[in-house]
Amino acid sequence: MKGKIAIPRTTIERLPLYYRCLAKLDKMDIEVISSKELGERIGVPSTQVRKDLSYYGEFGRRGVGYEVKLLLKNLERILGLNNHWPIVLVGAGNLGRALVNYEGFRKLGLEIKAVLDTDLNKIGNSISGITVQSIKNLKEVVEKYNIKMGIIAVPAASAQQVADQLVSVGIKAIWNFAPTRIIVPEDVKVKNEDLSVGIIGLVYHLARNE
Ligand SMILES: NC(=O)c1ccc[n+]([C@@H]2O[C@H](COP(=O)([O-])OP(=O)(O)OC[C@H]3O[C@@H](n4cnc5c(N)ncnc54)[C@H](O)[C@@H]3O)[C@@H](O)[C@H]2O)c1
Repeated sequence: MKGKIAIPRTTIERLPLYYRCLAKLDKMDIEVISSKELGERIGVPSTQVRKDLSYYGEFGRRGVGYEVKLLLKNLERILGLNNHWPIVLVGAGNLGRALVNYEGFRKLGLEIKAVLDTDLNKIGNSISGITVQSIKNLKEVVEKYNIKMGIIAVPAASAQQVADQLVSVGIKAIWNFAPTRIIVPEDVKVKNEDLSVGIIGLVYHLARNE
């Protein structure tokens, strides 16, 4: 990666799209892809593909394109997917259970190591082999598994409190599913997953076309 060049946020946001697309091509035994074709698959012009990838190195060959396996490996490294990332999930409700049951995370090196809740009726229950523990064990599990990432799957009213607890034990990345903004220190990255915002965008589209 080039030293001090600021990489645009939009480029960083496209990296997972390139990654997913290349993983698919690799599965189909496609060995080489041009920037034009890659761009078409993720919906950007070939010039943008070349620009995006050039921030991280010289991966393509002029007139040939990109070697799928090689670029995939590099993107895996750039995205940190070649590492193992243990995760703590807070909130063993409907969404929490669905996330624990989702197999796709493992393929990305992500593993939910602990599920925590405050509800005594849920503590001790098992979800896909993981025993729900009390939120009181947060510090202990984070230290035990060296966890840096947390998922918030609690109601909005509890989200800030849970975020504060996660931050206090050294969590640096939070995936927040509660439909509310949470405030964290600058060195903590938050990704808000607000499904209702997504669907409102679709409804707006329908309403405008009526
Ligand atoms: N269910 C969905 O499909 C869905 C989709 C998108 C977003 N969400 C959001 O995700 C969150 C969870 O939704 P859900 O449907 O799983 O709710 P839920 O009520 O089924 O589960 C929430 C869980 O959080 C626990 N909890 C509450 N306060 C806590 C605290 N301070 N510490 C630890 N645990 C605590 C509760 O005991 C409960 O087990 C909500 O904010 C919801 O708006 C849900």
